[in-house]
Amino acid sequence: LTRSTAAMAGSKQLSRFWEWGRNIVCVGRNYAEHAKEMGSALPAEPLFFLKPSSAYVREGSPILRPYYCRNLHHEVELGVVIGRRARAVPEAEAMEHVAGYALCLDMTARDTQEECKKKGLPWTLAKGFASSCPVSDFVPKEKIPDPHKLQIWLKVNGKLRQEGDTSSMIFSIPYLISYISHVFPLEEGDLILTGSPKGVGSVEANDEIEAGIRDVVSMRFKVAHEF
Ligand SMILES: O=C([O-])CC(=O)C(=O)O
Ligand SMILES: [Mg+2]
Repeated sequence: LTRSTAAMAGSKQLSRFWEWGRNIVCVGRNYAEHAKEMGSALPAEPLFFLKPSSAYVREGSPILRPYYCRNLHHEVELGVVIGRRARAVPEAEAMEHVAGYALCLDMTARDTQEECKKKGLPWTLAKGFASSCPVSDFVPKEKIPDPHKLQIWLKVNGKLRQEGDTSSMIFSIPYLISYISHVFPLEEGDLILTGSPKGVGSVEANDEIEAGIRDVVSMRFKVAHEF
């Protein structure tokens, strides 16, 4: 599939900003209660890691548990889509580089992540596997006047597991964009996952995950095993 046909498959509404094949930058420990449930200290500066662009998955395709994982976790996160290249931008100008938002899942092989933490290894196996980044339709920024006033939620088989308010982020969206853009340029179409609120937990094959930004967008995914 070319990038554009892949993007059209399974997508209802696409903007030119919303294509597969862009960088996925994930922020971790950005909600105090999630850091606490993981037994992690609060970060003094943003913690971030990358997923490969081939980790994207859209509604209609399953989330696959990788073969080495015995404990696949959901993390629901607000995604920020970059609309204009950002290189070393000040916080005050950061929002001018945003095109819009998406609801995202930071699917995590939690057992693998625990092993990586113990051994001091990178999190790529735990966070960057195929289908580890389910994404909703693109939401243009005009539809979200204040991204720090959103409720994000996630249900598994109809049961509420996560509910968080983006006002509880430790580092704000402009701070994150500015911070990351001083490390490497953010480019049009890049996606920043802003971290998970509390309530992360396991999913099994055949579970159905439904998640949304209240009153804005929602999405559904089935979980399957990779053999
Ligand atoms: O694995 C973790 O707990 C770090 C992370 O991605 C998050 O806080 O969203
Ligand atoms: Mg996360």
